[in-house]
Amino acid sequence: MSLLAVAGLAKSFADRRLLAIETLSLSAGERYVLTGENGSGKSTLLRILAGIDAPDGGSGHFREHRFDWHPYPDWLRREVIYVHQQPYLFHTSVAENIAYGLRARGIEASERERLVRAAIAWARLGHLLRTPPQKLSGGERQRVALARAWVLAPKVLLLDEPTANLDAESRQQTIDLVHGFCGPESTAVVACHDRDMIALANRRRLHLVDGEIRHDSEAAP
Ligand SMILES: Nc1ncnc2c1ncn2[C@@H]1O[C@H](COP(=O)(O)OP(=O)(O)OP(=O)(O)O)[C@@H](O)[C@H]1O
Repeated sequence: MSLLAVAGLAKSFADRRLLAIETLSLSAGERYVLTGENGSGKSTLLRILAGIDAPDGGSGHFREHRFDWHPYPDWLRREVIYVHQQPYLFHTSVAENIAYGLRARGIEASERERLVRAAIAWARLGHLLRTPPQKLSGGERQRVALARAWVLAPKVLLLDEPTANLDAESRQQTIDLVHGFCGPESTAVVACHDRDMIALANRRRLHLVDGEIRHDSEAAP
């Protein structure tokens, strides 16, 4: 079943056409890797799908609900979450960072605490609760960002190169978390150059070339 689908998605910067995607459909229960050379537009595409940037043209459907980007609907922001390659963490605490989105959604305190505890356990962050967020390593920051997204149970998770610049152990921890993120009702797209991530079982390949998406078998090795 198509969860998020876009059609006629175009984006140019100055006179350079970056994206010209006829159709792209992300299905519930499927996971995707988004590949493409440096500068091919992977981040731009994810940011557009999450409503952080607007395309020059295009329309979308989330399930049967049509939307466009003028403005990107608030209800869709609850369903689609983008995690930056170098996530910004507030200078509060690990738990407060994870709770941030729940607080913004008006989740009451006891439920918030329950969900934050679950997210901390899921991302194995228990030993870092007293560490100031600005002192965390790159891999730990990425795990806090993943926990912050996981706790909101998005239907569409968009991850921008989550393993870039991580050492081998942090990379593996991140890959394991990403692997376990999605259920049958949701989907995830991971932009990456990481061969291990690309090779993960049950992941469909989307490859950006000349602004267009090539699927699985059409994608370069
Ligand atoms: N706001 C902007 N203004 C002008 N050019 C931009 C803007 N944002 C992105 N670009 C350009 O669009 C191109 C695609 O950038 P993008 O970050 O989406 O690529 P990418 O595939 O994610 O690259 P990488 O693999 O290196 O992270 C780049 O050439 C970039 O310089």
